[in-house]
Amino acid sequence: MTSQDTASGAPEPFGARLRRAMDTRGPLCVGIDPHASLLADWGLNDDVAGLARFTRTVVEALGETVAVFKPQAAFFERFGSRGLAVLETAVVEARERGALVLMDAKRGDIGSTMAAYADTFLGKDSPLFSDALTVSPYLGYGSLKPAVELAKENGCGLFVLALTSNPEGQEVQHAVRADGSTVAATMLAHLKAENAGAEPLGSFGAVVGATLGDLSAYDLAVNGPLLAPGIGAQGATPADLPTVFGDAVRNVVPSVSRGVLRHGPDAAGLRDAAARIAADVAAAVG
Ligand SMILES: O=C(O)c1cc(=O)[nH]c(=O)n1[C@@H]1O[C@H](COP(=O)(O)O)[C@@H](O)[C@H]1O
Repeated sequence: MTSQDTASGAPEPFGARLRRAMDTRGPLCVGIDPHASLLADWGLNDDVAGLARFTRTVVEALGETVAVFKPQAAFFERFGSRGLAVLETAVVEARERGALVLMDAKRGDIGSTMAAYADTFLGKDSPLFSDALTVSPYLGYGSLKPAVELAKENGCGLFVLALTSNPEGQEVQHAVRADGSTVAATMLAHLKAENAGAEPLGSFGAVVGATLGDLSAYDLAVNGPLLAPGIGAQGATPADLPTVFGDAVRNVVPSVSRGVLRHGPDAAGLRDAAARIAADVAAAVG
């Protein structure tokens, strides 16, 4: 029996594992985004060795304290198969340190292809097996079904793009459907249905940018986690969270990448930055 299995043999759902991690470690998610410019700032080459050094430093510095790591797959994929090997190692080592791994790969495709993406990131025997995956529902929420099913089977979660932190997202997400609801509200409604009855927290989360201001027009009570990127480099602060999320703030997983990573390569610098942001989140969220 692995630490992820319940007494019945069924894997413990991601939502329950995430809630526990948030309660014990605090809700902060640190993104692992090895931008070329960050590698240069850290005195590393923009090559596979630099990527590996950067990633290992972050995982070793924060793996015992943050609830969630969110490696951004793009920064590993740009180095091809050797970059993916670095990502595979990072996933295993982060999980060994007790952090949950949310793979930020933003996959989305027709259902039959989505099944292969799900196998890649949520398949028990995959070298990239992660606790959760970001997915795009813009081929229709139903196209995500294979990923939803595999996530349930393996105790994993999904984070569905609903209201993204970038201003360009509005032309799609704020579009009004024939029934009068916005596209984003429709995605949130799907998630609410998916998580109905789950305790203490559903496994199917929404991505909702911390940059977006008052979102009281949206029903964010989806009984699932709300990943909130945009803090730090994109201008949002922890103090914005109550305004953006209202009563749903308890389920928010604030996510910061460059705002922490720019304090490396010194491990103490990374730890201090993450601790400062975590304290600001705790003060804001209460
Ligand atoms: O899914 C995401 O994580 C995501 C969604 C979104 O709406 N906005 C957004 O910035 N992200 C990701 O969050 C990270 C933000 O990085 P920083 O701006 O450096 O904190 C990047 O990896 C983005 O790809």
